[in-house]
Amino acid sequence: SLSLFDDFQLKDVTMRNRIAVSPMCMYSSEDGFPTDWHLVHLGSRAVGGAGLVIVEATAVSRDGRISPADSGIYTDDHIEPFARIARFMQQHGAVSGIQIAHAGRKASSKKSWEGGAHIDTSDGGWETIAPSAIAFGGKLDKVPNAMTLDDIARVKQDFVAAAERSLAAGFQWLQVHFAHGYLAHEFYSPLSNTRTDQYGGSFENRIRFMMETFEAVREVWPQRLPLTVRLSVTDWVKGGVTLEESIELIRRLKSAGLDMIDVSHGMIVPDHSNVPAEPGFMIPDAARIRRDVDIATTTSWMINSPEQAERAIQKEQLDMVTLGRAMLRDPYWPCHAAEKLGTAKASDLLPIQYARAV
Ligand SMILES: NC(=O)C1=CN(Cc2ccccc2)CCC1
Repeated sequence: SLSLFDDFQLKDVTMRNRIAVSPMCMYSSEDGFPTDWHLVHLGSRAVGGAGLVIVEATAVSRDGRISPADSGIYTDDHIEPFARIARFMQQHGAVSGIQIAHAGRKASSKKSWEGGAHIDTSDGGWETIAPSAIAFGGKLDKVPNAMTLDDIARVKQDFVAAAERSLAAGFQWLQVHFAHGYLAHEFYSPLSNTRTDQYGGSFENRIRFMMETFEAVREVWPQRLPLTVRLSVTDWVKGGVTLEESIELIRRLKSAGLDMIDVSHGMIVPDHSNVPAEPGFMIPDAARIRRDVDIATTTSWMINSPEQAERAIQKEQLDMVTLGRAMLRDPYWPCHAAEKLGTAKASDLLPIQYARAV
């Protein structure tokens, strides 16, 4: 049976194991530019043995950033700083990935450790856009401007340009952010989208922005490289998106050329007290999607132990595990997992400079 430390090939890209570092916001950029922090943060997780390292949610436009400190790839000047990071990760055996994103009505907010509230336009914040003029709520109470058809066309083009820049920077793996209550999810969910034009109302209309954006990105992203999507498959709320709807959406994305789905959830409303919070709680839904749609599948959320990860791969619930906080705590998680499971050698994962260490 499959194992965590088996190779994983998707299109022309082969990962040395089935362990990915989740895209995690660092809120450490100035005008979108990655810094030494990003080189060390991401580089060390490539050195630590991950099969794939995905750069955090990187904004497709200045106003699409969650916070003023978000990374961005909205100008050609961003390409080389990211290229340096992609090169380093690949030189140390990891596949280099990047997630491109637009924050929608959650944009113009403070860093998470500064409370995450909206920033007033008088305080360096900016006007936000979304499918409808409905605020997220809580401390993100800014009412966004409902997008015109011109706005929609511009943002789709911003995603295409961001994909082209990601390719130019040398990334091998692209993830489009359709989850976590950001712009694309705001079109998908009836809780945030009350439009009466062709982008709102019916399921077809609510997925239109995602389908058009995905198809446009697929056009410019080479067929030989993996193109993936992170999707909130359920809103956990009555009247929100459901797993059944999401399975149909993923089927259509697969027909449009989706190579892998990264199954996430929620964040379209401020309250998540009803969300189950036990280890690996998204794995069963991910396994159902993998089977029903027959598509390469990964998920994250409270996957912490090597045994738990190994079991999800062996039972063919997932093709790859995506680790977030576990990787923040331990960049060498893959090496430590190899030692604990005994199914791979840390010395095969570590760079030659560290070979004498194990
Ligand atoms: N860009 C994203 O998708 C983000 C997801 N977050 C939710 C989250 C917070 C903590 C733990 C897991 C997920 C945090 C803010 C940025």
